[in-house]
Amino acid sequence: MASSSNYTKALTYENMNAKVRNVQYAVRGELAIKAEDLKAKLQQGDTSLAFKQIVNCNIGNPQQLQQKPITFFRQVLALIEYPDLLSEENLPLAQKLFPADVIQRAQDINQSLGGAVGAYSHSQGIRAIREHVAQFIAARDGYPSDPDSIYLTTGASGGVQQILQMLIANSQVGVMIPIPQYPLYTASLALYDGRPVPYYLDESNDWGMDTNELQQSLQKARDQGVDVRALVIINPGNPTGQCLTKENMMEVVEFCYQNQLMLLADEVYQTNTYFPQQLPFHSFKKILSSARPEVRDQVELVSFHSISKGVVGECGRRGGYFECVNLDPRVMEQVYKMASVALCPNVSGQILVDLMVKPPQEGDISYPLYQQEAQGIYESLKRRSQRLHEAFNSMENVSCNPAQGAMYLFPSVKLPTKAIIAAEAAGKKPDDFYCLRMLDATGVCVIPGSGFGQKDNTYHFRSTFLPPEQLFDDFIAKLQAFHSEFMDTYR
Ligand SMILES: Cc1ncc(COP(=O)(O)O)c(CN[C@@H]2CONC2=O)c1O
Repeated sequence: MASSSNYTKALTYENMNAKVRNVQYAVRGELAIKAEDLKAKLQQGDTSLAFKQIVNCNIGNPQQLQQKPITFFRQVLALIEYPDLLSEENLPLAQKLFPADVIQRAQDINQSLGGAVGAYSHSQGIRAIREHVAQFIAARDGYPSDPDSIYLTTGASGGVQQILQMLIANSQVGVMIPIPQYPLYTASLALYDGRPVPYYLDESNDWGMDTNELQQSLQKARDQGVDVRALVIINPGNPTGQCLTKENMMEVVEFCYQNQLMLLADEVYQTNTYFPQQLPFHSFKKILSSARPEVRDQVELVSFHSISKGVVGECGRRGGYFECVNLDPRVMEQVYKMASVALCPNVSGQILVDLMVKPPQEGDISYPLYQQEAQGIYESLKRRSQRLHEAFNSMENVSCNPAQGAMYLFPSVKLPTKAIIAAEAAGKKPDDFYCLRMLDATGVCVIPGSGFGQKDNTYHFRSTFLPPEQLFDDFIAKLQAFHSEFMDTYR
C-alpha cells in the first residue's frame, strides 16, 4: 500500500526520457534564468544590485525591447479577433477608427477563416494564406511555388522539428549543422537521438562556409558509419550573421546533389540583410530552381521562414512556414499526417504570415505608414548593428565580424589566463564565467559562445543589437566599462 512516507513519483529526473534530459538550449539557459531571477529581485524593490534593469540581449525578441509592432498588422488583427466590430451595426464606427484597406483585409481573412478565428484551421494551414505565401515566393525568386508544398507552422521551430523528427529514423542518422549554430538544431537532434555532424564556419573569413570543410566533415562522419542524410544551412546566420553568396550557394546545392543530402534552408532572417548591395539575400529555392535539370529535379529542399524576425518581430504569435521541393510524394503524405496529429498551426500566427507575405502595396491607403514603419525599423537595426560592432571592436582583446544579416553579433574575446583559472575554480566554462560577470555588473544578459559551439580554446558571446536606439549610448558604455574592469581584474 502506498503511503506518504514511501510514495514514489511516477516521473523523476532519474527515470525520465534521457533524451529530454540531454537537451540543451542556451538561448534560455543559465544566463537567461539568472536574468529572470534578478529581474524579480528588482521588481521586489531590491536596490543592492549594480543596475536598475535587466537588458535581455540573449534572445532575438524585438518587441521585448520596445520595438513597435507594424500598425497595419495590429489593426487587421484587432478586427479579426473581435468580428462584431465589422457587423453591419458597428461598421460605421469601425470606418471611423480603421482605414478602408484594413477593414477590407480583415473581411477577406475572416472569409478565408470561415468566419471563425477560434476554430481549428486546415492542418496544413489556411489555403488562401498558403496561396499568398506561394505568390510571395514566386515573386521573390522568379520561379513558381505550389501552395500544396507549403505548410504553415507554429513558428519556424515547429517546422524544423517536424522535418528533423521524420529524418531521424534511428540513432545512426546524422544531420550536418554549422558550428556556431542556433541550438534548436542540437537540441532537436538530442531529443530525437540523431547525430549532429558539425561543419565549422570560418571566423577569419566573416564566418564564411567552405565546401571543402563540408566534404571533410561528411566524409569523416560516413567513415564512422554515420548515415548522414541532411545539411542544415542558416542563411543569414545565427549567431554569426553571415550572408552566403550565390556562388557559394550553388556549390552547396551541388554538394547536396553529389552526396544525396536533403538541404534544410533556415531563412528566417531573409529580410535582415544589412549590406543588400554587396550581399543581397538569395533563397535556396531560387538557386536550386536555376541549377542544371538533374540537380534541380532531384535535390530535396525544405526552406523555413518565420514571423519572429525581419521587421515583423511578432515572435509571441508563433507563426511561420516551410516549403518542400522534390520530396518523395509518400513522404509528403507523412508530412501531412503529422501536421494533422498537431491539428493545426496557431491561427494568429497564420494571419501574421499572411500579413508578412502580403503587406500593403503602393497605392493602398495604409502603404505610406507601413513603408515608413518597416523602413524605420530596418534602418534602425542596421545602425544599431554597426554601432555595437564598432563598440565591440574598440574593446581590449575583442574582435568581432560585422553582422551581414540577422540580429546578432558574435564577438571573440581573448580571455586572460587568470580569468580562465578563475572560471575553472568557479566550475564554469570561461565564456560562461565572463557572461555571468557581465550580467552581475551591468544587468545585460548575453549568451556564451559555448551555447552555440565554437572552436576549442576560443571564447565568444552572442548579443543582439535590439536595445532601443535611444538607450544605446548607455548600453554600450556599460559594456565597455564592465569589460575594461574585467580585463584589469584578471590581468
Ligand atoms: C535561425 C533560427 N531558426 C529558427 C528560429 C525559430 O523561430 P520561431 O520563433 O519562428 O520559432 C530562430 C529563432 N531565434 C532564436 C529566438 O530568439 N533568439 C534566437 O536565437 C532562429 O534564430
